[in-house]
Amino acid sequence: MPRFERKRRIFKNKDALGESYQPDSIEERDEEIDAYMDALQPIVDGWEPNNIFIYGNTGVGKTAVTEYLLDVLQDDVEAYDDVSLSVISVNCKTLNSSYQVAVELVNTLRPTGAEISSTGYPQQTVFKKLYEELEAVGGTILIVLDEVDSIGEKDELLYELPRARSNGYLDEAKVGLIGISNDFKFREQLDPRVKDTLCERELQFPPYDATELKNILESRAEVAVVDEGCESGVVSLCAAVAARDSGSARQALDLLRLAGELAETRDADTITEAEVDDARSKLEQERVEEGMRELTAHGRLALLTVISKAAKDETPCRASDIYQEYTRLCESSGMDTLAQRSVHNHLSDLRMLGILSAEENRSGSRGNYYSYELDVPFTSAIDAMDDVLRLDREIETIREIAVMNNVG
Ligand SMILES: Nc1ncnc2c1ncn2[C@@H]1O[C@H](COP(=O)(O)OP(=O)(O)OP(=O)(O)O)[C@@H](O)[C@H]1O
Repeated sequence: MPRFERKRRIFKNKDALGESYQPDSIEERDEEIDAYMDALQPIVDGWEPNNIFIYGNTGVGKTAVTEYLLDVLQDDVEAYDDVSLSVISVNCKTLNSSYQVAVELVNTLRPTGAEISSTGYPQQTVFKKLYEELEAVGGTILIVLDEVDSIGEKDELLYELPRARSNGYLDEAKVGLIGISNDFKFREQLDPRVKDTLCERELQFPPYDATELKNILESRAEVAVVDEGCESGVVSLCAAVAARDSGSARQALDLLRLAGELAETRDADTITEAEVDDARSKLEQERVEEGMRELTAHGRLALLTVISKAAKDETPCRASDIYQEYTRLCESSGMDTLAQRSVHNHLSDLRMLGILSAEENRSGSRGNYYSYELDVPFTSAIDAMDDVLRLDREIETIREIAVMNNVG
């Protein structure tokens, strides 16, 4: 019978590369930390807290810096008897309105068994219950709303909560909101009155460059990977790949973790650049597959068409040429064709998903047009197609053409 055996040749603490790990130190964010501390200073001084809005792309440390600083703040205010600070954090990802966020806050504050149901009350009743709970806690209360953009247009809570004290709903409690978002449009679309209050202090977190990511990864690898567990160049490569693509520390950490797992499966003692390359292809393929799950059958066919063009070394290519190829593929797979305009819309969607890139060409009298090409490696794209399309013969032909043209 097969038996389990502990390996641990590569990792000494793999969890340190995971999402739930809270690092002891934050690298490369000194300026943002200074500005954040400045925005939090009134709490230490015993005044009403500012409302703070943090925004920036995914994986740039918004949550990590917030958690880190709020821990430090909670420790430091203990020195002042007249400050009692409570922090309530809620991730709004699955909460799509002020009502749902308010219910979640009430239930976070109430003891188990005393929660309220998530439907059936008028909104103002839930807000009232929230004020009661906040009053019962008293003192300074910071409410962190991560992924606050999920609240959508029903954002009354973001308007009402910061005004609850001046409107006489709160007396004992001084509430400050910290909203975190990676959706730049959300901030622009906010009602001006909400924007004025929620964005009282705004902090933008820019993407990391390769040097910054290298430092973040190095200090994390010290905790996560055994000594000599990474060949030289591995950390720099993970950092460079993530910097070029997204500037996200999460992407860099995911890459290192997956590379380590691949090395472990191969019974190796060190992670090499080869594992990083393989991990990168695998993550890219996952991204394409994830994007493709959202697509309709015709969306997938539109993508297969661009893949077919890429195999012939004919990308970037114009939407009109893609359409011709698309009709050919539809015929051979027995599907009805969509109008050119609809296929164009599918190409735009694929671009939004980061699977295609487009370049605008200016052609004088004939107007401007876009040329499309794959924005992910050819192999990742066609491998993902294998899993979701039942066009085995076509896909096989495209693979053969790609080999002939040295594409891939
Ligand atoms: N400056 C940093 N120093 C150390 N670790 C960091 C730093 N920035 C990010 N990380 C790590 O990178 C990962 C992603 O960071 P975080 O969750 O804070 O990103 P985010 O900006 O909140 O992203 P999202 O918008 O997707 O929630 C976490 O594991 C975090 O610990």
